[in-house]
Amino acid sequence: CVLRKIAEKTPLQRLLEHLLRSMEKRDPQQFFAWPVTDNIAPGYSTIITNPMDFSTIKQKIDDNNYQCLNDFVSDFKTMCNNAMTYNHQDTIYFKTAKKLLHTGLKMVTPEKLKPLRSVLI
Ligand SMILES: COc1ccc(OC)c(-c2cc(C(C)=O)n3cccnc23)c1
Repeated sequence: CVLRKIAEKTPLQRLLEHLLRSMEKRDPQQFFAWPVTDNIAPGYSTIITNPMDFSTIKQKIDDNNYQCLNDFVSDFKTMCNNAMTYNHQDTIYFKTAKKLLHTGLKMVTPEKLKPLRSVLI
């Protein structure tokens, strides 16, 4: 039963996985799916001090690294703001990040979370 204990998800983990899946749907080109490398984005690691992407967020959920919703939202904001820092506003990356940030934050408003309570707990 030890293995079952490790695999079991907490209610918070189930909520965060649901939110992550919804956010990933807004990035069909998967620009935010993996860490941005200096190869595809010259100088990225010198400009962006706190890189973040969906795969890293997913790993943190699985490792039960998020103790509250706000810690998850904070990483999501960092991911979007990084793209709006490194990329000029006329790029697909900046535009996708701006829309992603806006829709993602709407998903975590109290009225959007309330109906989820019964479903996910
Ligand atoms: C064109 O195909 C890809 C594929 C994966 C990417 O990031 C994981 C990106 C990518 C993602 C980003 C971001 C998110 O800033 N980016 C910035 C400059 C150049 N490329 C990117 C682009």
